[in-house]
Order: sequence, then C-alpha cells, then structure tokens
Amino acid sequence: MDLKSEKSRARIQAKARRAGVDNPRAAAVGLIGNFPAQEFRGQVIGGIWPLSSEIDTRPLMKTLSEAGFSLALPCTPRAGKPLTFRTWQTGDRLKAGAYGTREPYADAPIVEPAIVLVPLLAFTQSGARLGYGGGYYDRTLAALRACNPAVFACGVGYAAQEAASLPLGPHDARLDGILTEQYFKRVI
Ligand SMILES: Nc1nc2c(c(=O)[nH]1)N(C=O)[C@@H](CNc1ccc(C(=O)N[C@@H](CCC(=O)O)C(=O)O)cc1)CN2
Ligand SMILES: Nc1ncnc2c1ncn2[C@@H]1O[C@H](COP(=O)(O)OP(=O)(O)OP(=O)(O)O)[C@@H](O)[C@H]1O
Repeated sequence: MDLKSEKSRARIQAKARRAGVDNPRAAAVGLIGNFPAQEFRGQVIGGIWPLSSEIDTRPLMKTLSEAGFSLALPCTPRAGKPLTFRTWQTGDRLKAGAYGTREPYADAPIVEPAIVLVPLLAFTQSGARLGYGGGYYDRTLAALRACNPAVFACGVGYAAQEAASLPLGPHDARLDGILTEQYFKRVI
C-alpha cells in the first residue's frame, strides 16, 4: 500500500480509538498535573485550542496563563503554509479560523514558541505522529526548528491514542515529548 493510503487507514483507526475515551473531563484535568511546567518556565508555549473530540487542553492553558506563562495560539493560513503563533492569555477573545479552529485576532503580536504543544490523532513512544493530513505541524516545526533547533515539540493527546507504529514520510516531524492524562514522557 502507498504511504497516502496507509496514513488514511491509520487515521480511521486513530479516530475510532479517540472517540472511545471514557472520561474526557478528568483527562483534561490530568494534563495539568502531568505538564512539566517548571522545566518550561520562562519560554513561550504554543498552545492548542481543541477541535471535536481532541483532548481538552483549555484547562491546562488557563492554569498556565494564570500562573504567568507566556502563551500563544496557532493561526491557520491557506494549505501549504506553516502556522503562525500569536500571543494569547486566558480570557482573550478568539475568532473563527480555518477547519473549525479558533485563533487570536491579527492585533495580537506574532511570536515564535520554544515549546509547541502539538495536536495529534496518534503517536508512538518513539515520537512519531499522525495528524489530520494538512501537514501544518510538519511545516511549522520545520520552520521553527530552522531558526531555533532547541524547539521542543510536545504531542498532546489521550494515552489511548498511542499506536504501536505509524506510517512515516520524509517530512513528518518528530515529537520530543508526549503529554497525556496519564504521563509526560520525553522521547529518548
Ligand atoms: N486543535 C487543533 N488545532 C489546530 C490543528 C489541529 O489539528 N488541532 N491543526 C493541525 O494541523 C491546525 C489546523 N489545521 C487543520 C487541518 C485539517 C483539519 C481536519 O481535517 N479536520 C477534520 C476533523 C477531524 C475530526 O473530527 O477530528 C475535518 O475537517 O474533517 C483540522 C485542522 C492548527 N490548529
Ligand atoms: N515541511 C514540509 N515541506 C513540504 N511539504 C510538506 C512538509 N511537511 C508536510 N508536507 C506535505 O504535506 C502533506 C500532508 O502531510 P501529512 O500527511 O504528514 O500531514 P499530518 O502530519 O498528518 O498533518 P498535520 O501536521 O497538519 O496535523 C503531505 O503531502 C506532505 O508531503
């Protein structure tokens, strides 16, 4: 099977696993306790405003914002271009973006996060990731890492989104860590 078909098949399996999660509210709170906030203090964190049945990252972002962390959220350009990040604090208004996303208004300054929370459909323990197929995070991490090789890509999802292996192409960006409702792990 070619890579595109293998990825489509893996996406269908991953969506089914994610939709079967029991207690999404408890999981959202679990992210707060597992996030290694002290290690990341002082760095801009690129956050996630969740879509559909993704794990709810809003309680984590509210907690970080109230604790004084600098946060940003992605703005989605047309297909084929990397995301840009604009500053955001809890309570700031958001506008509708592409694919049902919510994003900061254009008057919020653009920043380059050093820590990027990365949404995913599936991940492996070795840092492979499957997204929706837009290639947005692959392009964005490549662009950010070209300027700052120390950028830390932290995949965020339910522990149940782990896959034993995933089909990978040449552009697929690796995760440096994984945050779930059960653990935070650095990829070694
Ligand atoms: N929460 C979140 N924000 C994000 C992303 C993401 O995956 N999750 N993105 C990641 O690139 C970017 C937006 N790009 C996207 C590209 C495609 C689809 C997409 O195909 N969505 C499916 C819905 C899937 C579902 O129901 O879970 C669709 O529209 O069919 C979504 C976002 C930036 N912001
Ligand atoms: N850095 C890049 N430069 C050029 N093309 C890229 C780059 N990254 C990804 N692509 C292309 O984008 C398309 C979608 O990539 P892929 O299927 O890996 O998306 P994904 O990682 O699942 O989605 P996303 O990152 O948006 O969540 C592919 O055709 C891929 O070749």
